[in-house]
Amino acid sequence: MPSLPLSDAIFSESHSDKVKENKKKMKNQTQASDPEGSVGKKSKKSSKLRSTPKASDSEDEGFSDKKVKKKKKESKKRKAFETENMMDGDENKSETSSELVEPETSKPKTDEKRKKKKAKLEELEVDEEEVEKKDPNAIANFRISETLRAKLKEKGIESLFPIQAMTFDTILDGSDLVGRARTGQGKTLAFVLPILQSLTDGPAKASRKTGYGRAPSVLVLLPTRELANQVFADFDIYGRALGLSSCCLYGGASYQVQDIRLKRGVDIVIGTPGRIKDHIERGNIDLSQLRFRALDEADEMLKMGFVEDVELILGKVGDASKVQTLLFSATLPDWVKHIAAKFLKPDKKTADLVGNEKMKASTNVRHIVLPCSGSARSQLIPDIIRCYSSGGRTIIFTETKESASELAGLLPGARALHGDIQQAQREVTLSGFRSGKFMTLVATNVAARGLDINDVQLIIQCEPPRDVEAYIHRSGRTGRAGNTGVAVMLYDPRMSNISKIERESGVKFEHVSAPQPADIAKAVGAEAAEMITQVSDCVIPAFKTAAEELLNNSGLSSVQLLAKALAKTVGYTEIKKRSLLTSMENYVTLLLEIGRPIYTPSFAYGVLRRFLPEEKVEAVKGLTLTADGNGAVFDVAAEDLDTYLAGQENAANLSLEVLNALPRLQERDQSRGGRFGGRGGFGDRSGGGNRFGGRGGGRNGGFSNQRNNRFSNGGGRGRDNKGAKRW
Ligand SMILES: Nc1ncnc2c1ncn2[C@@H]1O[C@H](COP(=O)(O)OP(=O)(O)OP(=O)(O)O)[C@@H](O)[C@H]1O
Repeated sequence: MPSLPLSDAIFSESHSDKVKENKKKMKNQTQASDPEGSVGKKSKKSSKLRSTPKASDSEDEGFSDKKVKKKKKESKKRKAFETENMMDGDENKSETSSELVEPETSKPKTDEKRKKKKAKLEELEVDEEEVEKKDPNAIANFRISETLRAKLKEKGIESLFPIQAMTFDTILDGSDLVGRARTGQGKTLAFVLPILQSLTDGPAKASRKTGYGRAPSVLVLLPTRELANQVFADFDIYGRALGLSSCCLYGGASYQVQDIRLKRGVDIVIGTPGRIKDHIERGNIDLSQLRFRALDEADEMLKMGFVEDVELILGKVGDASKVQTLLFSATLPDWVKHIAAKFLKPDKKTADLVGNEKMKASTNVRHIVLPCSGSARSQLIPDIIRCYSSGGRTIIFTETKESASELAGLLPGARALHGDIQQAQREVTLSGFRSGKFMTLVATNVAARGLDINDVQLIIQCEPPRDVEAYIHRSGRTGRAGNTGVAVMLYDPRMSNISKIERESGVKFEHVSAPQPADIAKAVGAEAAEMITQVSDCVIPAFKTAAEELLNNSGLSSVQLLAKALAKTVGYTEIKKRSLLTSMENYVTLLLEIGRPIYTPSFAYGVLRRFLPEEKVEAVKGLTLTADGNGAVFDVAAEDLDTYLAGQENAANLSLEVLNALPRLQERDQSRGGRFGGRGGFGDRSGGGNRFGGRGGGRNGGFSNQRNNRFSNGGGRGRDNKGAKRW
């Protein structure tokens, strides 16, 4: 076993198990939905494939029930992955872009290629030929050496995912390539495999340098340290099998070890731009012999503030015409394609499995939005986890490092991951999360991109992110490689830009309210029942007498007693009601109507003042107008409800009603001067004359107050426009 750092060793193990599971799903899916192998054919053909119903379509009803079944059985076995999900779009088929020539498996072959392939196929076992016939994406159908094939098989990979199948031959045959596929669809191996094949048994073999002190043949740039480590693990596993060495260079780690590694010579260098640039400037890396350069999460790499580093690094290659450049991401805004044109050859190919199709985010994810004030978040999140995580891992995204740390401190068993945490600790945290030592990770955008962690069932975004790309990548940490998942985004109904994200990502959000006592009881009751049935029968004799005494003396039925025991088992001795609007505990949501339109919140406050004392008007939370303009909704403390309802009797022509479901609310345009144009925060705005979340930091000591130090410097690499590191 290679002497990997701890976290890498864990990557290798979990990777193997996970891939075995994924492989089965992909195989089913390929056979079920793509029997004729259209996946690998020209985009014209592939774009005909229609998007199938999303995970949410089949799980809308009784999600909590399903969750329980899932937990029992499905944690290891989820729905078959449907290829069409990746290439949906009858209506948009003409827009799905692919300049890419079809893969070798499906295009007419030249005689020479046929011969070559035949020779390779003869080496295969009979059953592999069978697989190959049935599955056009079977590894055996590609020019993958036996050693690499064996290693892939060992890791459970026998068939390529569509983006891999689509790009393999093109990369191996020497083209520059821009690749886009939705999150979790295997873009990493899409560049790892052809690069390794080319270096060891393909066109780049002849010019590859060998021996002590050799200059690298491959440079892979990634936006975060964690992601660099993850991609390094793939190169290390498969490259090592082929006799290629890789090293990973990122900030926060010792220069010394990296210097020695580079001095000895290495075939593949993977890293983050900052540290790679440092090594170049120190004269440690010679890029003159480079054959491949790959930019994973290309749009993030080319963001403001990074493009200079990337340009500097890429400019250090010897003869650019001899270097193949590959660029991958799930999101490739037009401006990236523009910049990318600088680095790629004019005859570059494009493999875009998203194209102009409406849905840009993962189709395997149930996308949910839930209204919640900043001050209610820390109370609400544990219940969201109970109701939606299916007992799997949860990643919670916050906008700032401070709020990540603070929230992690408030949630039992959660740990934080962000740029202010020392690199060594970041690695320990991530490996602990991967290995299941703890199940909830609270992270900034440092974990938004590329991270591939087994059994992440739930993503919670504490507030809508600044841009649609962040939404796509964050929600894409679940629902990977054919698995399903849930992404819940909390939002302040008054301040959110949900419509903007919905419009730009193509996601049709499912609107839900905070889990109510019945939902929670349903979710945790089954969990508790499961726990109780797992207790050994040997405890019965010891506790029997106490149980009988309880039954005889409590005045409760056995079912009532058992219900209490179940609640206690999972730590619920009291279930509080939550408001629909701000999700605050022990608050209720009211609708005010006056028989004519209410145009502004201040007008609504004026109406309230007509029949309520000032302190009751001031105590109203989150007042927001309804989308139809005919009402205003707001939260009041449950204990004061009677006062509010009684007050309306003093005023004519108005009604105040307790809501059971939230109507559509007006959204404030965020594009002008709001949070998305500047730095305003979400959460506690009480100081700014806004009543939403007016209780300040919430019951747990100010988690929602994020305005201070929002952009403090640290070890992360996210920057705002002024260059300060945000995450
Ligand atoms: N051919 C395959 N067969 C089975 N599993 C695979 C295959 N290719 C990739 N996987 C698995 O699929 C998962 C997702 O792959 P990967 O991380 O490369 O996705 P991605 O498209 O880069 O996602 P993101 O956009 O979020 O970075 C990984 O666990 C990987 O091991």
